[in-house]
Amino acid sequence: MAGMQDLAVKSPLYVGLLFGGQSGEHDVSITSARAIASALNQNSRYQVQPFYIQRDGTWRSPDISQQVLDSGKGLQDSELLTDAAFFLPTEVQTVDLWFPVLHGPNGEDGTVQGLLQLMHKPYVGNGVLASSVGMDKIAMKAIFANAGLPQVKYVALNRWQWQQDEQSWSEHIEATLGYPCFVKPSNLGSSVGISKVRDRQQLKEAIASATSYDPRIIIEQGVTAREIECAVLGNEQPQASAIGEITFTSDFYDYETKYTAGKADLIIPSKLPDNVTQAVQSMAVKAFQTVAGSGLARVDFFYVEATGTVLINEINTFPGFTSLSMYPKLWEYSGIPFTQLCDRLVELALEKHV
Ligand SMILES: Nc1ncnc2c1ncn2[C@@H]1O[C@H](COP(=O)(O)OP(=O)(O)OP(=O)(O)O)[C@@H](O)[C@H]1O
Ligand SMILES: C[C@@H](N)C(=O)O
Ligand SMILES: [Mg+2]
Ligand SMILES: [Mg+2]
Repeated sequence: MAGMQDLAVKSPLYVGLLFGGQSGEHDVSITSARAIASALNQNSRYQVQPFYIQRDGTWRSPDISQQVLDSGKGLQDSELLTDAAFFLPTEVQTVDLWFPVLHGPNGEDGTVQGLLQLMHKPYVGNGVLASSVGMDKIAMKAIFANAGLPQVKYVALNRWQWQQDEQSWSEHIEATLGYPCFVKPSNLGSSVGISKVRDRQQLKEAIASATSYDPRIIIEQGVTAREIECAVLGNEQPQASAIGEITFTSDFYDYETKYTAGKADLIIPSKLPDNVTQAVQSMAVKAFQTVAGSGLARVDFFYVEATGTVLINEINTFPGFTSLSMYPKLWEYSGIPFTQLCDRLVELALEKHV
């Protein structure tokens, strides 16, 4: 096995690109991975070995995975491997460094990071702790509160608690948060399973929807605010990018608005007072360090213009890399084009692993 010093100069460097995965963000991962594969392929030192993870968790070999990357779509039912036994394709042995391009549970939440850690190979991005804490909104909010990061009011509960006493929980949510409020699965992203609710009936429907994705859910007070995002890059000395604002005409920044061209405008840099920009950047770095981040993250905020308040919404430990995504656009504006960004993430993975 090559040592880490060797990997810094090894050519070709076999980069295992992991994508797809067992979450509601499977399709987003395919789109992110296509963009990253195409950037990595521009560097002659890298030999990209794609591994597509089916929705049931089965890993596919590089030849089939390349077909998924080329088509941009998951496999047809007839092409799926349906053997329930977990196995890794033999080509895994040749990988020098992993690039997990996975969003959501069973990919961005520390599970895959734990597997890669046990393989003793460097991997891009966040480790087990940052990934798991960043993915679970209930754990994330507790740790942010402990760090003094301001957030919206929220109520956390699980499916069993809700089923025991829907009436009392509904009254508690209404008294504590009021309407509108947002109901979210604790572990997910891309707005999958999130609803904005305005009355008791919608609350019940929204909780039924969110608990179908995750038994842990969170209900947040709805704020009227501008939506601001900041990218973070680095290991022990993380840097914040310029900040971006998202505007849209839909009710909130839902899945369709995120991934349909023309439905949202990304304003980079956002036009905010300097003190607000600086507050967002320093909170983004603080959030990253609070979860023990490494490599990258995108931190999402609400700016409540009426009161001049900045609230942290969440951290995403593997943010979207699609052509519509904020993370690569923020770095592009901040002086790091997409291909260099991918190189930098590889360097950071090697640096962390030494
Ligand atoms: N408390 C809130 N008040 C107002 N709007 C909210 C609130 N929570 C969420 N939203 C709306 O829902 C969107 C998605 O929320 P959030 O970022 O928490 O979800 P997510 O699934 O983790 O998304 P992603 O990972 O893709 O950024 C926000 O960008 C915003 O438009
Ligand atoms: C991929 C999606 N969860 C994002 O944060 O961009
Ligand atoms: Mg998120
Ligand atoms: Mg978000």
